[in-house]
Order: sequence, then structure tokens, then C-alpha cells
Amino acid sequence: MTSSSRVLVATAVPVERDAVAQAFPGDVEQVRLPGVSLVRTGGGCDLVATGVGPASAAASTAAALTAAALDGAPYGLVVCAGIGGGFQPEAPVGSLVVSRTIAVADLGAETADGFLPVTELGFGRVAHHSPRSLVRKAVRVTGARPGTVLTVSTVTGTADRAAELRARHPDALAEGMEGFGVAEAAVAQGRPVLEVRAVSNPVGPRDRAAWRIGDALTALTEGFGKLAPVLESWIQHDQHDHP
Ligand SMILES: O=C(O)c1cccc(C(=O)CC[C@H]2O[C@@H](n3cnc4c(=O)[nH]cnc43)[C@H](O)[C@@H]2O)c1
Repeated sequence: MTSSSRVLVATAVPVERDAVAQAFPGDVEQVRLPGVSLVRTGGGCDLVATGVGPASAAASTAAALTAAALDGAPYGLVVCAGIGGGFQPEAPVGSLVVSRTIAVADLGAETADGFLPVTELGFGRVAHHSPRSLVRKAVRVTGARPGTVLTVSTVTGTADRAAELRARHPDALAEGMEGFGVAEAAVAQGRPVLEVRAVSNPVGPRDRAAWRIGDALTALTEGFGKLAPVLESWIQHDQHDHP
């Protein structure tokens, strides 16, 4: 393996991390680093369970990226992966979504005239874009739908909120709670980033009985089985073309 040829996959919780790990043949190794623990697959992929939410995701991802850079073996790609809510009818339960754009949906200010993203207040960023060539290849091998994946700090629980998010982000296909945090950490170190969400529930009225976490985790394992060789080959041949 050459420098920059490794992939870091960040999931929120261990069950998601282990679903991704199952897609890689061979044994895994635990690697403990300051501020973060990794699961290293035989295929050159490191997996980290960051905890739920964008802040925790950014902190763990940054720790893993910094450790790799200091070790002289930086990652060539960062992938945020996990289960997520799917906007209906475009992203049905059990389907896979990959990010063209990773957008934070609730970072800003509420005003009498509606929500203002933080960029309109003169600060920061609200979106990151995944490399087009990588998205194309990921879609071709997995059949995933490409679009915007939203990051929220509060899971959407009403039809009104789902409609409001879609009005502000017409290309949104899914929502999760970590993507923007992972992307901020990746971009801060000049690393390309992709988000992959397996849909476990519809975005909309809260209905715990409608969750299909097992189906989504199976979709995640199957998706990564197809995606893993593509990620590796993209890093080898195309990473310098991004975005
Ligand atoms: O209690 C609820 O109603 C509820 C509904 C959906 C998700 C949750 C979670 O606590 C899961 C958070 C966890 O899973 C990802 N995830 C899965 N579905 C969604 C979603 O619809 N919206 C946002 N995040 C979702 C998320 O990335 C977290 O890691 C609770």
C-alpha cells in the first residue's frame, strides 16, 4: 500500500462500523490512537465509530486523520457511512444513497422571515461536494441514488419539517447526523469525502415501528462489498482530479 492509498470510513455507532467491516474479507485489527480507536481491515480500510452527531463525528475523524498524517500515511479518501432517513418517494427504505453534496441543514439562524444559513450571516460553510468521478463510479457499481445528503442535529419527525427541508434542499435524498462533521474534518486536511447512507426509515412523521435497521445494515454491507474495490481504484487513479 502506498502513502495516501488508504480509506477512512466513519460511522456513528459500532453496529454500522461492523456492517461495513463485514464487506471486507479477512481478519480485522484494533488500533488505539489518541482520541480515537480504529478497526483496520486487511484491505487497507480503517473504520471508526465516532458517536452520534456532527460534533462527535468531526472530533473522531479529525483525530484519525491527524494520526495518519503524523504517521506519514495519510488517507486518500474519507467516507461517512451509516443508516439514515430517506426522503420519499425517491429513497425508499432499504435503498442506498451516495452524496453529490453533503449539506448541513440546521446551522444558521431562525428569523421572522425564516431560516438563514450560517453563510448568509457571514460565517463558515454549509455544504461540501463529493468528487464527481467517484460518485459516478459508486452509482454504477452499487445502484445507489446520487444526491444531497443532509446533516441534522435533530432527527426530522414531522411531515411539515420534511417538506421544509425539501423546499430548502430540492436535491435532498437522505438525512443523517454525522456527514457534515466528517466532511468538515476531511476538508480541513485536504481530503476528498463521500457519504453513503442505507435508508432505515422514511424522513417524516416519527414512527419507530417503521424502522428497518436490519435491512439497512444488510444494504450497507452489500453496498460496501461492491464499493470497496471502486474506492481503492479511485484513490489509485483519480483522486487528484477531485472534485
Ligand atoms: O427516535 C426517533 O424517532 C428516531 C428516528 C430516526 C433516527 C433516530 C436515531 O436516533 C438514529 C440516529 C442515528 O442514525 C442515523 N439516522 C437514522 N435515521 C435517521 C433519520 O431519519 N434522520 C437522521 N438521522 C438518522 C443518524 O445518522 C444517527 O447516527 C431516532
